[in-house]
Amino acid sequence: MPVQPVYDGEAVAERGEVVPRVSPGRWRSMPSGLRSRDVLRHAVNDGLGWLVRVPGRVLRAVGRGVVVGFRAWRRWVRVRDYREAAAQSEKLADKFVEIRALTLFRWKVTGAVVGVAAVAVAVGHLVYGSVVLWGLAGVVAVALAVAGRRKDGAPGRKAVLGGPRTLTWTMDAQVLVDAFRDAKLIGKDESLRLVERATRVGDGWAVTVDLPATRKAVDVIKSRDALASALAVDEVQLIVERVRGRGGHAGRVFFWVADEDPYAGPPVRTPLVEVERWDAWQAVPFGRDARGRRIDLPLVWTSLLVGAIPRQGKTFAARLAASGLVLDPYARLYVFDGKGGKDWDAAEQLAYRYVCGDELTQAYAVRDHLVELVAEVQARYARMATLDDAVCPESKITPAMSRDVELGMPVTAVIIDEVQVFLESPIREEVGGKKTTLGAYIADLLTYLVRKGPAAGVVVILATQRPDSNTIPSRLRAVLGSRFALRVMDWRDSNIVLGEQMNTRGYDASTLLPSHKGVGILRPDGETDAGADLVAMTVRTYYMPNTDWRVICERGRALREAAGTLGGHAVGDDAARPVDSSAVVGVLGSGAADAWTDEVPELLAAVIDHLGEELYERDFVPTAELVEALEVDAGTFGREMGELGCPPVRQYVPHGDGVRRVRGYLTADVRAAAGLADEIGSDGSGRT
Ligand SMILES: Nc1ncnc2c1ncn2[C@@H]1O[C@H](COP(=O)(O)OP(=O)(O)OP(=O)(O)O)[C@@H](O)[C@H]1O
Repeated sequence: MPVQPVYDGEAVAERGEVVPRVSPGRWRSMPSGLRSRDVLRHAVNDGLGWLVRVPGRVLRAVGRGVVVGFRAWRRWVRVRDYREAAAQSEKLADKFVEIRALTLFRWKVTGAVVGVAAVAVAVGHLVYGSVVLWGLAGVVAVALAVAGRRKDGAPGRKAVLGGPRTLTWTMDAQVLVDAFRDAKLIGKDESLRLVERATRVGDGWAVTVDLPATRKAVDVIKSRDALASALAVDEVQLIVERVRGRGGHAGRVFFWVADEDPYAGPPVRTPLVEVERWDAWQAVPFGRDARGRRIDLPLVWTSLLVGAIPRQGKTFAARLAASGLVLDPYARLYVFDGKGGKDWDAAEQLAYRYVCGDELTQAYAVRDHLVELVAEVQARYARMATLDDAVCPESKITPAMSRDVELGMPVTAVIIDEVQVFLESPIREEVGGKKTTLGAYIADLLTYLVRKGPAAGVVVILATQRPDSNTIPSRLRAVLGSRFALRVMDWRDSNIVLGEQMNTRGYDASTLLPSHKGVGILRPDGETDAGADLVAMTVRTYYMPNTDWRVICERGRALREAAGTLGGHAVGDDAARPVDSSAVVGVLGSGAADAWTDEVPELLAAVIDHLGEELYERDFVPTAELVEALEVDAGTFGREMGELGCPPVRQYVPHGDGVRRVRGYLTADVRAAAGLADEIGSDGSGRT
């Protein structure tokens, strides 16, 4: 049989020379992993995308050229420059005849040029045929396209950004550069350097860029809104992060653009429902970020403040944090619910201390339990000092110590929902011979627990629907480690929850959407892994409705029963432990001395007594009302109030069908004069 010649050889995978669209310098600086097929594929995609877009671009440029040309001709023929110069020197009337003559002349020139051109074209057409027409059309089109081309820095949005921009920028890096310029994040003559080309990550596109020298990644994060606008996506779709650590630097930004609203989908159920037990020392699964990454929240060693306007998922978030502790049989829970609903009643079966309601008796109960716990923290420190180094290497609780029932130092969580109910209580209280209010006393006890408690195994979780500066005193806020702000009313409230000036760093919880229940900005404690890399992040909490919460609490009780750790309220033992209250007052006094009220002047005390709860609810109280209620002389009252630091102000109050302007006092001034207010406005928050 005839056979084909047989060749001897070796297969060699030969790579064609890839000519990248990126410049050689940029190409060399790319990580080697990127100089791969992916890059070639992107380059081909880019090339094809560019080719497809060329005809449209040219047509648009010609269109713009026609407009530009027409406007230039109209300006010329109407002698606009001469006319404007004359108008400016107020000689328009004098020059009127001259301008008219010039206008007429230019019209004539236009007519002559058009006439000559038409004749020339007609003759050319007669002599050489239609090739002249085509040639001329080509030349004119090129001239118009050049005149109408997009120039850098031209005002208005780039036409190329119209339509589905999320995809456009992934194919054409120039669009990205334009977006950065539009958002004023880079200058007109500056450009970006792509560290990694746009790649598909989750349900969106991710890209890492290097900013020009001297431009900072933090500024991009700050101006996330402007960038989102330039890319025509909603802010919630755009995640901007600084690339830190290895491979990162102050000018390297990673950003990710979701295809659609990442929080629009159905909420994800908490994984803790499926878990038999949990270790309180492990971070609790808290939620997911926009990219769907799981965000865990460490609780031991830190504390948590959750703030939001009503119905945004505050209780849900606090319960999520609590559920990790519920499922650890060695953790002890103090649950105080200022709302008094059924949100927390499932926790009653396992709580060591449980208070539910907003009455005065409940506020006293909370106070007493906190005093007991402060004393316990002191006792724990004293005991730790006597322990062997092998058991307690530092003056800090360890996981083994917290699980040693004999030692009696379990991880203890104080969870207070609607904490403002207790913190705002204006009831007068005398502590260690000093006059204060019940609310201020509770704030001091909490401040001590948040500051000194973590090392002794105490975790404080506070939730409030009134995150204003009066509710959570700044001395307490300052020591709360982790913060979670769901939607709030304005940037001031957001800063109160998240920390000073967080809005200027690009984190403002008032911009979250009302429909995004359970979505908030989490600022984890600086000591956590997440905190080291990120200042804050937007998180959607896991969904844990009441039914799941009940299941978790029942499991928590069963675990405690099995471990023999059930105690306190859960077994019907609410008896207060004997406490050395003078020792408690001693430690509080040293920690928050500045917050204590000294003798409140009698006149102010009378005003405060008259106002009661309204001292915090009302902004303004008319002088007439106070004079009548306190039965004092108006003149003397006004003078004394002024001396006490309460100047009278005039405000409009409802009167009959309309309003009337009357003299009176701001309750904020009264509170400040009585030493009841904390440092109002310390974070830029305005007062009434
Ligand atoms: N992660 C979530 N995903 C989806 N929906 C949620 C999520 N968290 C909370 N919600 C919804 O938000 C509603 C309000 O939640 P929650 O009761 O926690 O609000 P709240 O801020 O505590 O309100 P209030 O101030 O009235 O107590 C819940 O009924 C729930 O349906």
